Amino acid sequence: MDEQKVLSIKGLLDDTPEEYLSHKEKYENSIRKSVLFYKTLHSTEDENMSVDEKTKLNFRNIVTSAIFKDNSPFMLHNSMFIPTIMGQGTDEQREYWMKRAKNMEIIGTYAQTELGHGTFIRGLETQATYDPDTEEFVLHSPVLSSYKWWPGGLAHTANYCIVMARLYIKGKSHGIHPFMVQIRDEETHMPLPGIKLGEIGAKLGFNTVNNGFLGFENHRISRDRMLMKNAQVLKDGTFVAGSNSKLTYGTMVYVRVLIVSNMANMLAKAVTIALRYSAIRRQSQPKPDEPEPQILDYVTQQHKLFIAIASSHAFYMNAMWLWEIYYSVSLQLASGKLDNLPELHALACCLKPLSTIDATAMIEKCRLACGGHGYMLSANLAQTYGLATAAYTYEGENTVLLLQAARSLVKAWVGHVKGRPLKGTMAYLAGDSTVKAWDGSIDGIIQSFKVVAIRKISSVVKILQDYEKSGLSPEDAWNKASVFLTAASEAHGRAVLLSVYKSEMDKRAAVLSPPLRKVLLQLVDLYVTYWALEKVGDMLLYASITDKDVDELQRRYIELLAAIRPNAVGLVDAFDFRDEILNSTLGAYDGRAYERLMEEAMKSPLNAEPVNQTFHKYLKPFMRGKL
Ligand SMILES: CCCCCCCCCCCCCCCCCCCCCCC/C=C/C(=O)SCCNC(=O)CCNC(=O)[C@H](O)C(C)(C)COP(=O)(O)OP(=O)(O)OC[C@H]1O[C@@H](n2cnc3c(N)ncnc32)[C@H](O)[C@@H]1OP(=O)(O)O
Ligand SMILES: Cc1cc2nc3c(=O)[nH]c(=O)nc-3n(C[C@H](O)[C@H](O)[C@H](O)COP(=O)(O)OP(=O)(O)OC[C@H]3O[C@@H](n4cnc5c(N)ncnc54)[C@H](O)[C@@H]3O)c2cc1C
Repeated sequence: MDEQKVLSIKGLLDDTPEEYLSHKEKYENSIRKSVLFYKTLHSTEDENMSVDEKTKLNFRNIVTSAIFKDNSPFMLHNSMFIPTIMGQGTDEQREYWMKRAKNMEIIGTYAQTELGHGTFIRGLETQATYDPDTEEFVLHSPVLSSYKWWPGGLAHTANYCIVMARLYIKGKSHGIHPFMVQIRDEETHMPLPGIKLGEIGAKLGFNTVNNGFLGFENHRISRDRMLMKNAQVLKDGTFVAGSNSKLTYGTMVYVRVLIVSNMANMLAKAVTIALRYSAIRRQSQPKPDEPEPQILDYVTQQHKLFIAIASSHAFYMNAMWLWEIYYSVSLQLASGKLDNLPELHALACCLKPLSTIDATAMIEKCRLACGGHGYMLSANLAQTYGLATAAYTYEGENTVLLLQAARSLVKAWVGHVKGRPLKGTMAYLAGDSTVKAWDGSIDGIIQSFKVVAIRKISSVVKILQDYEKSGLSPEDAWNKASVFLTAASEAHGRAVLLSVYKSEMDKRAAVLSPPLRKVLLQLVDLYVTYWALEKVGDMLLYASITDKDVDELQRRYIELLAAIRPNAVGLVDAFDFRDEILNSTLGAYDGRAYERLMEEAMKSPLNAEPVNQTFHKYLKPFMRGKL
């Protein structure tokens, strides 16, 4: 991606900081920038692209989308509307709609969530009733809770959307299916008859994504608007079910994988800002006869920040590994082979939650590590947090996804106990779960995390079985044990994150120069040691760690912080974010944070005049006792 070319577009970068625009102006400015930006960077994801090219494109989209502090109203067009056409459309539908979507002749979004339902897809209430007489579907929102609510770009930007609606034929429900629906006139952009559209209001973040609501009043669409790759409705109303009803959930799996890469990127941005600021900020005087040190030399500051560098690397390595699995399973699905879909779903249900939980917490820690200036919107840390924390919720709320992963883990464990072979990323569950003595090597610690996962999964299965033996229904037993089901999923996800990071780095180590290999493997060591200390309770319980071992781990951790310190600034510079993309007074490459803070302060509309008009209107009479 030629960032220089993109960033040189006149008007792309904001003269007036977005913070001082109205809600409406922020949206209008973001549309202006998105159009400018798309014209230059009009790129398409071609089916023949290699995995690497596709992943780069995703990264390119992510990086380029970073230029919008609060993201673009086009975001859903690229990240869900197009992927749904690709994944759910017949060849003919793909041919027609992909051309229009890629050329931006139409702008789309993905409308699944409703006011009353987000998590529970099978509870969605928007109706698509087939009328065989006219060969049309009648879309209807029967109650307020059935209004689509949240889709990005839906309010004023998109003129088409994928609507996930409950299909009815002759009064019988056939589940949730995707429908291509035009919602606005292509010339006037007015909402079409029987369609109510609007914006859902100001949010913690994403305030330029134009999240909207959509209600239908018996709105008719032709039969060919149902995306029919996975299930069909024939002209006479015959329903032809797909091989697996969950294939309609395919776009969500794609985005969950995309989110893992996006968390790598978001965290890299935040730690670049915080670490560069920590290199120029001097504060306090621990040694009376020496100048104030860089705050980066405080070990507590290193503890706050270095794990964020390592975590961004870990998420990136896991994301690249997961993309390979995603594309491989997608090819298998295309030939009707479904066996590896459950594992992909379970992996995405672990790595999306863990990457968003960790990234959200670490981005906030980056903000806090910058003291007062981290609290400035011009630092762009609060907005980065707002974007990251949204991913905790969207594309599958984290608790719900961890419980989905637990379903797969419980099934795998019960099968294993009955003698069924385990495969893929769950094969380790068949391993030895007793740790005779603590092994503090990187591989030894990773093995301990696998033992923790085995022990947590096996113990929560025992709890489930005991509840059911006591007479509880499976559903009640599941709910009762759900806190420890999510803990078991987290333990599995942690073991995957650690082992994939290590193995992917080992694969790459051979081609790295010795100095670079040394630094990157120090990050792996830091990541593994950090999490062993974070999860020391689990290590004590399941991995035979002793207090002496913990003492050694703590000393190793401190030494690793010291070893990484000389390369810390180089490591964030290597993320290679241009100042315009960091968009931060604290993180600019030249380190002129104070000057930039002042420059941005002077852009405040309040600084246009020395005395604000409220002095004479309110303050002066008030202070003179005249109010
Ligand atoms: C080129 C440059 C252009 C520049 C243009 C200008 C600007 C730049 C803009 C560019 C941006 C590009 C990208 C930016 C990157 C940002 C990162 C991405 C951001 C994307 C934003 C997204 C915004 C948000 C969107 C949404 O939130 S969409 C809605 C999401 N909703 C959900 O996820 C709902 C969650 N709920 C569920 O998934 C389901 O309800 C459930 C799984 C929880 C339960 O389902 P269900 O009830 O049906 O199932 P059961 O529990 O009964 O049974 C479960 C069994 O089913 C299997 N299962 C479940 N799900 C799946 C699945 N998905 N796949 C396979 N199998 C599945 C389970 O395994 C169970 O099986 P079992 O019975 O055998 O155990
Ligand atoms: C910034 C943002 C952008 C979004 N963009 C889109 C979009 O473009 N298109 C779209 O369709 N949607 C979008 N969404 C909606 C998003 O997909 C939903 O918010 C998400 O799926 C969560 O569903 P919910 O809001 O109904 O939360 P709920 O499911 O109501 O969650 C509330 C609480 O209930 C708990 N809970 C729910 N079910 C269970 C269960 N079975 N077991 C245990 N606990 C449970 C959850 O863990 C959570 O703590 C967006 C949301 C956000 C925040």
